[in-house]
Amino acid sequence: MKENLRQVRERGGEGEGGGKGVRMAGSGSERVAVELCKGINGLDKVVLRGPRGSSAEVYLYGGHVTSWRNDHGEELLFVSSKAIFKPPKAIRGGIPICFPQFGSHGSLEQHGFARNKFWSIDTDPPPFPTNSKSFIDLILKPSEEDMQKWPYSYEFRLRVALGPGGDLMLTSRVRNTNADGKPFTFAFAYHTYFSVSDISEVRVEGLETLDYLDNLQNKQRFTEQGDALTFESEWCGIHGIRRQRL
Ligand SMILES: O=P(O)(O)OC[C@H]1O[C@@H](O)[C@H](O)[C@@H](O)[C@@H]1O
Repeated sequence: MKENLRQVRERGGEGEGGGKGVRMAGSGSERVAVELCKGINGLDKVVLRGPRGSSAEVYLYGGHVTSWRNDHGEELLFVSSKAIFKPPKAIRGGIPICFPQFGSHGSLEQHGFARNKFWSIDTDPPPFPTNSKSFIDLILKPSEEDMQKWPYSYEFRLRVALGPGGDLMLTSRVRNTNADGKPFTFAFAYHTYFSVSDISEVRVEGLETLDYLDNLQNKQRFTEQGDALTFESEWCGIHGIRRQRL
């Protein structure tokens, strides 16, 4: 990727979206694997393209994935038609990154501040193997102003990768960079909005026995009993909250 990013900057190949890009090695189709271009309201976005037609879009604002299409070009994520791509408002839909707080469980703004920050492209990420040519490494570090609100120093690295089969992989690494090694706790979530054609067909499995907070019942705590969660009416809950100390 370091090589790819250097090429983006120095060679400046022109991609399908008119942005700076990197052509896939050995590909006759001239699809650009990683392209930095302008999105809605001129915000910087990175377009990832897989070898067989899949793609993903990541806005540097929020480190926010706003599109994931499979090899048939079908969109798998939902973004509201009312979404405002205008900082400091978070983008409504896609995959918001909630950090360092989830929801209103803390003193910060709803879902923390990471989704309201401009992330940078990480030009020198620590080694992290991948089998994909189509990926981008982003990084978020606190500004002095941020540290007034949340007094911890960290590096949040996010890799967004599109696998050869069109699978989307997000990997987050949070490093404590406090000079005195002072530990901190945080909450973190990918708050993914999936595009669903028929909600009555949806089942979420693997939650059995986990405790959850039911947001529509004053955040009361219940234990999931069934082997699958299905949706007959509005549902809003949080399963299996865990805390990590760094
Ligand atoms: O509206 P926001 O801040 O983007 O949050 C999205 C949703 O996040 C969920 O965690 C909340 O329970 C919902 O009430 C909320 O609508």
